[in-house]
Amino acid sequence: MSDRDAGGRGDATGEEAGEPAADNPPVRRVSDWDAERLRGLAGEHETPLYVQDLDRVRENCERLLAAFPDADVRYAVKAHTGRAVLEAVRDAGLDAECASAGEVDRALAAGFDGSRLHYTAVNPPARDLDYVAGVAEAEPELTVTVGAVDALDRLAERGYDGRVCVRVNPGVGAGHHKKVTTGGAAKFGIPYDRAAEATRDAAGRFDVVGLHAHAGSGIDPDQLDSHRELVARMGELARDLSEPSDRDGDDPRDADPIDLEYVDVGGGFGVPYEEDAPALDLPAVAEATREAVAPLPAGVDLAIEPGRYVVADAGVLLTRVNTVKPTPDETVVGVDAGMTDLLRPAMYDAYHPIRNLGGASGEPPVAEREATPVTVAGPICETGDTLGRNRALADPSRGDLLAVGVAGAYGYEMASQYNSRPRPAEVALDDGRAAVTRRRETLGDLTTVEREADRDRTDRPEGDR
Ligand SMILES: Cc1ncc(COP(=O)(O)O)c(C=O)c1O
Ligand SMILES: N[C@@H](CCCC[NH3+])C(=O)O
Repeated sequence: MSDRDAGGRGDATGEEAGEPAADNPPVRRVSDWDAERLRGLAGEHETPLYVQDLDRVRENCERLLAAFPDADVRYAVKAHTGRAVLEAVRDAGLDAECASAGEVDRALAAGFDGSRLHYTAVNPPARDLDYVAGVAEAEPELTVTVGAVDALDRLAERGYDGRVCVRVNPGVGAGHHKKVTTGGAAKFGIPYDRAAEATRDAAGRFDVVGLHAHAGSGIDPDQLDSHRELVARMGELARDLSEPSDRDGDDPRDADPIDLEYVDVGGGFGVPYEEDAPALDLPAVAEATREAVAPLPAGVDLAIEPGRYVVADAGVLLTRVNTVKPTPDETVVGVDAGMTDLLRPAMYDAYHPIRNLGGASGEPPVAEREATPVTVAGPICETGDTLGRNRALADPSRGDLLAVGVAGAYGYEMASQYNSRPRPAEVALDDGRAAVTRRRETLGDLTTVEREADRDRTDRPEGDR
């Protein structure tokens, strides 16, 4: 559905499909960031501080569009919902895939119109369905992706009879951790062997425009077989549905082929977190995807919905060393960012590269320091609150600035206020210029909703409290 030219992508990237320009490398490492610049930003805005480079976001969009020139590319908004990022992605010509009413709301505010909005409803709360059904009245081109018959019924109850995409559980999954492997997880999608029937049923009530499946998040090069298998299954299902059904029954609709617009094979394209890990060969993945899905019925497009790939290596988290504690087992480097700022290491044992940018007063430049194995730990009262273990960092000292790399996806998004810690600030770089895109939360922000509730409570007569 994207109108990429209208979206601002302009003419093509000037490259052959699948061949990134030399100045658009497939990965940006934490060592590639300008240390001086990052030290300056941390000095000005304090830490913890996320820095998100919009130019890099644009490059990642371009690389995806070049590798998949014939596909609809939808950005999975959940990876980074910041307004500036959404606007950059919109201008690059991608659609928006949204996981909640809140994400739809953000995408609308960032200028995505209904034709570029895809709401993926997973056990959707009533409030979300009410909201989206309301949006669809004004934006009938919006598509709702649904992975359960109950959700279809609940949409119909709200008078929704618009565009629907059926989410299928392909029975095959992939991802960097079992907690993010969605294909095969019963929670997601209609089981593959029931999907054709459910789709034909849905076509009697809605405008069924697509099929959808998503293997999981963080698919790395050695999981491509699972990706291929998922894609092949989806191609097969699309071919099946484009044929008239041979179901028994009197309902004449049974005989109709389903007029699909697209097969969405999800996102999940991994990025390398370790400094020396290879980047995904995106053109090769695109080629394998096209081959596995083929032949798609005439008029049916391929769609993908990457999140991490768009934003991950465009972001770093800056944090300041406040403690250096040698112990008999290890040296602990205490910093002011923790699992409330970047949850991934605590939640998935995820690896993020960490670089010492130096800056401690009276200490030599980091290039002159010896590498020391340390554990980097945050301020949260949880043993799991570490950003990295056994990391060889240029001998850290109190006052040094650390850059935690590849933090642009699922970083700020998963931040919390646990331990009553205000969420960090974020600065975006746009054509080299820096601007605050999320202000640092204050202690006052921590109690806003509580104070409002308190006012209500104390306004009530004593007997009602
Ligand atoms: C339905 C759906 N689409 C797209 C994505 C984006 O995944 P990723 O950020 O790994 O590309 C996700 C997250 O796993 C998802 O659940
Ligand atoms: N939050 C996960 C990705 C999950 C994507 C949503 N299905 C991560 O940080 O890796």
